Amino acid sequence: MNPMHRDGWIEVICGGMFSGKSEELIRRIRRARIAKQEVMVFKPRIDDRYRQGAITSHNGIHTEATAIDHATEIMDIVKSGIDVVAVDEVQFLDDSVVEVAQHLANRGLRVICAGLDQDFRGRPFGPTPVLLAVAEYVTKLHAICLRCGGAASRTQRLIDGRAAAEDEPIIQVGAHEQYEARCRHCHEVPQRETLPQSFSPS
Ligand SMILES: Nc1ncnc2c1ncn2[C@@H]1O[C@H](COP(=O)(O)OP(=O)(O)O)[C@@H](O)[C@H]1O
Ligand SMILES: Cc1cn([C@H]2C[C@H](O)[C@@H](COP(=O)(O)O)O2)c(=O)[nH]c1=O
Ligand SMILES: [Zn+2]
Repeated sequence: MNPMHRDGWIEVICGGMFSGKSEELIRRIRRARIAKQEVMVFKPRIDDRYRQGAITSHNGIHTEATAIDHATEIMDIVKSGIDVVAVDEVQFLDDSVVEVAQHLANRGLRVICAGLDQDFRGRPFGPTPVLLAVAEYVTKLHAICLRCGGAASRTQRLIDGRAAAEDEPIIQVGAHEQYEARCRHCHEVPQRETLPQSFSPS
């Protein structure tokens, strides 16, 4: 190894829902373990779609993970001897995940974060955009737009099959029953007043 080369960096895997972020994260975890590296995997407890103790992709592949409420818990749990820290659904964590990732990378660990870069409105989501700025390596994945078959960079939220209004809460855990992959051109975010009257919640 080049004596000038030092370990420790941040990788971010981002994109819309169904773009393959969890699959890619699980692939990198598996390869790190094949290389006999010690890997710890975390996910926010709020994501209760599948098993609490695992990250699971939309096509069912999974790996064990520790559920956390706050990013600082990672610092308490990661002891010496760990080579790689992986975090899925990073958009749900508090902003301190940026400092945690920076600290671990400065200590020589490989930190891999996967998460949504945009919310259902197409706006930057949680700490992901800042992680993208400080990361050494960024992978942006695309799903298939369910309207036109193009490259989907966004996530459409649907309520009773119709586009959700922009003032809906940002956090809403769910999968294909509430969300679908869309490209920029097919993605819709109606203002509340442009929705039919019957669709506004009473
Ligand atoms: N519109 C879509 N485009 C691409 N893959 C999709 C789509 N809908 C469902 N999938 C499935 O989702 C899988 C990716 O799931 P996952 O890794 O959990 O994505 P993400 O973590 O980005 O939401 C794909 O391999 C495919 O089987
Ligand atoms: C767009 C959007 C998504 N969510 C939620 C829905 C899912 O529980 C996760 C994303 O999971 P995935 O592994 O990327 O498929 O985030 C949300 O709360 N708010 C949103 O705007
Ligand atoms: Zn489209």
